[in-house]
Amino acid sequence: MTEAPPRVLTIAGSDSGGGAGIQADLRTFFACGVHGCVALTAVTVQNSLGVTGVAEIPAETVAAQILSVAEDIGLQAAKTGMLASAAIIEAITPALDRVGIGRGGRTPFVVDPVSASMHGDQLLADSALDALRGLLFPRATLVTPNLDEVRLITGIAVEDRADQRVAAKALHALGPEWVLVKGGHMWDDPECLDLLYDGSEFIELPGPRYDTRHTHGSGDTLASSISSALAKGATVPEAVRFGKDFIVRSVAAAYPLGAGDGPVSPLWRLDR
Ligand SMILES: Nc1ncnc2c1ncn2[C@@H]1O[C@H](COP(=O)(O)OP(=O)(O)OP(=O)(O)O)[C@@H](O)[C@H]1O
Ligand SMILES: Cc1ncc(COP(=O)(O)O)c(N)n1
Repeated sequence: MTEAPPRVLTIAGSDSGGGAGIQADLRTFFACGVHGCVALTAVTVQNSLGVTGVAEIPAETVAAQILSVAEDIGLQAAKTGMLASAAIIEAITPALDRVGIGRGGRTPFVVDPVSASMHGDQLLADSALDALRGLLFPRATLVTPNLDEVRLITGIAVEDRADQRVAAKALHALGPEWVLVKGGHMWDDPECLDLLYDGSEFIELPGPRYDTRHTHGSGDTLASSISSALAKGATVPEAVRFGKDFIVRSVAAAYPLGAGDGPVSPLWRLDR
């Protein structure tokens, strides 16, 4: 009999178009050789043009999914994506603590504070920001905001690499062990520079900026590949370097889909 691979949980929403959300997470887990489990938070009605509807899963059902898989299957890492509401964040927090996910527990916890789709459709209620900051950030091994999320969470508008460092310090003060300020939305920068910070040292992760509109799901794919590496025992800097290489190759393999923005492709890894 073969031994089970490491297990990674995504706590996130479904994208009916298959480009982002749990669909991107599961493709990435598959490509990275880990077994993916899901605590579904919401069903979005979504295609390459945007989101036209959202149905939330009851908060207690989200928490129950976490307990169910953690207590039976066992988890080596967990990540969040779309969390939709304060009620869901408040319900999952005691479940995370009970099964040892996050700081103080055994299981590394990556918080991707998804607030909107790439088209600007809201995926997290404004009223959930306090719960995100106060309940999830202090439990996170790593938080991975994009620049819009940085502005929502800290009020800092990042325009250049100096601002990116100021924002990393402000985010770290909210309690996560590590912060990754993603640079994909620093549109004037010829590179996509992501910045990792642990409260003492800045680690720059430079990467190319491909001239493409097909980047749907890039944030989810990055956080899922980092989580997969953490589940296999990598340190945070090792996992983030792995994730950066993984996302660059996934953007390079992105394809058009529908009339709008196509998805990045984590499955580049299986073409070898
Ligand atoms: N055009 C691009 N070429 C190469 N890498 C990119 C590009 N756009 C984004 N990236 C990388 O993809 C990752 C996600 O970046 P971004 O800052 O866009 O986050 P995001 O907004 O959460 O992603 P998305 O909303 O598209 O899912 C980062 O590592 C970033 O550097
Ligand atoms: C269910 C779900 N989760 C996450 C995203 C963010 O992805 P993107 O910013 O690429 O639209 C999304 N659009 N939908």
